[in-house]
Amino acid sequence: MKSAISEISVIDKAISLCLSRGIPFYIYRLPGSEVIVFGAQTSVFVEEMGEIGAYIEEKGFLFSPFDILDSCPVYFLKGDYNLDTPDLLFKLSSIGKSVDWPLYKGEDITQDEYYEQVEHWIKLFETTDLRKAVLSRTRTIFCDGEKVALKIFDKMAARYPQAFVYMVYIPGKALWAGATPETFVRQNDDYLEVMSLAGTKKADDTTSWGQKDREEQQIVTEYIGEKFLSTFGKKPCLKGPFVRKAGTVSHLCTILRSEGRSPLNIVSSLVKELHPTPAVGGYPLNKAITLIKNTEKHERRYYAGYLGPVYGDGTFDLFVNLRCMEIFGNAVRIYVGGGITALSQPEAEWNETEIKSRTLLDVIGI
Ligand SMILES: C=C(O[C@@H]1C=C(C(=O)O)C=C[C@H]1O)C(=O)O
Repeated sequence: MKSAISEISVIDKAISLCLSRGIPFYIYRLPGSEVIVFGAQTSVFVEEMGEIGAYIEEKGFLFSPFDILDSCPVYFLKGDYNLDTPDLLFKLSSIGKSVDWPLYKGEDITQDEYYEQVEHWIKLFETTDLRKAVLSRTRTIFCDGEKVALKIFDKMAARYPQAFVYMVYIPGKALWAGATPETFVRQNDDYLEVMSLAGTKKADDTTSWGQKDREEQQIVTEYIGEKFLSTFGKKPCLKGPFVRKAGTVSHLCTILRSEGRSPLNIVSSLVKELHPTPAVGGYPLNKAITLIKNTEKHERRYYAGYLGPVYGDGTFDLFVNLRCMEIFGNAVRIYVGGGITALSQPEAEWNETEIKSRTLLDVIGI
């Protein structure tokens, strides 16, 4: 199932076969690891599921949207074939059948429209109890999506060693790839961990962190801390805030931990309670989500949802789907956002989303 980077050509061939033969697959590399994990599902039918409780003791790859809709269900992929499967490439070439690549037709909002949205939000934050909401936009590049899909994983893996790098394919429904810096929830034998990641600067900006970024970070950390307290009945151990570099940008980051292995019912309710955190939603959460839905012209789909491997024994590594893109036959569509508060400036916010989108534009070669 696992492979060293040196086996990359087998992986490239496996990806190519899956894409051309409509075989569902996932491929990922955990932050700080050299190991690439690939799994392909022998059946073209990918399980659609509701709640984390249903799959936390299964083995596979979870792909969950920002908002569960008929067009965006929670998917759970099984790795029936993996890099330990004898004659993997031969086996992949004897299953599946070709599926048409969906084509993309929509358009992105303009810079002026984005400025109007931010200005409208700033006024609301000055006059209501809303403190923060995360505004996102899309950036579409019309190009040969298949070509990008065949190259992007290796490039992201090489360039972003500290990111969770992935690609996931549900034939005819979704082909996504990304390099996210943000852990959602991880559980191993020793601890359960959640990350608060908010506040952004250009990676080479050496000035000190401003009030807006420090406040945003504090809102997210406090919110996650409260969810820990209400779910576990105790406060988490905190590490941070410290600076976490993520390719073209740096973020403020705090790690919240509960030591020891947590019972699965508590873990599933924490996961359910925590999505979406104010890092991708806002605060107060429900009002922020309503504002986002009334403002953004695109569906977020799997952007700002969560994804990652679930190991079948109650341990898992889930990440927030950021610095990600959806790949179509004729285009790639990058999703980027940032937290807006009363202290925001439209131009600075626009620039932040531009720099974040460079994470993927740089590896696509644009
Ligand atoms: C929303 C995104 O990133 C989130 C927003 C951040 C911010 O506003 O400073 C920082 C990290 C992420 O939690 C994104 O990358 O699209």
